[in-house]
Amino acid sequence: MIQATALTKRYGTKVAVDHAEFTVAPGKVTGFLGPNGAGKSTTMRMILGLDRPTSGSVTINGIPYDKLAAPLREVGALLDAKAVHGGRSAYNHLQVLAKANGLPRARVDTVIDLVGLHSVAKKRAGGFSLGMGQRLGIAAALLGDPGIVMFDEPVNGLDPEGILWIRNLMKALAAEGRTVFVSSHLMSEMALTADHLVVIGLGRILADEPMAEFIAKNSVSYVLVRSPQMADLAPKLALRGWRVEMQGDGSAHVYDAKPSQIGDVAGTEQLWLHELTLVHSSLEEAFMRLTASSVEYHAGGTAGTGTTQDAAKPPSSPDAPVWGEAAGDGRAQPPAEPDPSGQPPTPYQNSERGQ
Ligand SMILES: Nc1ncnc2c1ncn2[C@@H]1O[C@H](COP(=O)(O)OP(=O)(O)OP(=O)(O)O)[C@@H](O)[C@H]1O
Repeated sequence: MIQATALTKRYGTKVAVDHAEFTVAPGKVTGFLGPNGAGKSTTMRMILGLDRPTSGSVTINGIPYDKLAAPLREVGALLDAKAVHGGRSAYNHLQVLAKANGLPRARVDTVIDLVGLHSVAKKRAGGFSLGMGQRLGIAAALLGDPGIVMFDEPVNGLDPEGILWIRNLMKALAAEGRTVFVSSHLMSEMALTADHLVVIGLGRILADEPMAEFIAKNSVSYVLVRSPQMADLAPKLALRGWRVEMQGDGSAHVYDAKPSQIGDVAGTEQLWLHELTLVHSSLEEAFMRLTASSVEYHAGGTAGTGTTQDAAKPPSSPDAPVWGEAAGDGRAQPPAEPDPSGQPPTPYQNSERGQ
């Protein structure tokens, strides 16, 4: 188990990690998710004793890393796959590591087989592809048969086969009861791998919860509605208690309603519908919303100042007029979609057929 308590790291005036509190439990894959510069690597370095916290603490099974009697037997990490002596063979590299850490020589063969490097184990590691280098780094991390493994962005630059391999390996390690902590800036990758999520933004922990809870809390769906009579339709939908957000192109996003319910209202009111589409926002969007105010550098601008509560709102333009209770009254009226014929359409007619 890894436990961070008020963990803080400052570089001069820069706060890289800000009072982070989280626990990484055994038997599952915990994803450590955050945009670039969020503080993931700094946190991982502090867990491994490579960086000293400015304040707060982080422990491995209750003990700070530098106090562990046999660190490689407790925690294995892949931080930088290129940190290998390029002139040595993979086999020699692992042997040197095993010897230096008092680990049995037989572990070298075991981990080489485990990561599938058997056929190239005697070749110079300097000539390895990125994927082979990652496998060697993982072999080194597993050399001490540790109960805790940490991977910093392990799938970066890997081909689909390599990504799948690492994903399955992490799941298998967790299934053996190990603590698996893996960082990524890709929500889509984490959604496929992690059971639990710790989300960090600008050094602060924004979420620490099971993946299923994160998905339930953050996946937003709405119905995209297009109608040439939106000015009439929107208030009718809002009257049902559904949140109706007008979009710049005259369409509306309707929350809390099913397409069939919206269709029924339009039918009852004899109003035309041109589109009813159920839209699910992706987890990637949920993650972007959650961290939107904590991205260090935005393309074409600086970081926003919003709160994480803002991030929980459904995706929409901040200026979008909203119909319904939440909007209050006196908001802008939704524009009607222009009718090319200039005539009000007759309900239930199919405009495509020009009737
Ligand atoms: N040695 C250092 N000196 C000064 N600032 C640093 C140092 N290391 C990291 N930082 C800063 O601390 C912040 C967190 O960096 P960190 O590398 O931990 O983020 P990260 O989430 O791992 O990002 P990435 O996904 O880009 O690797 C960034 O603003 C970074 O510029």
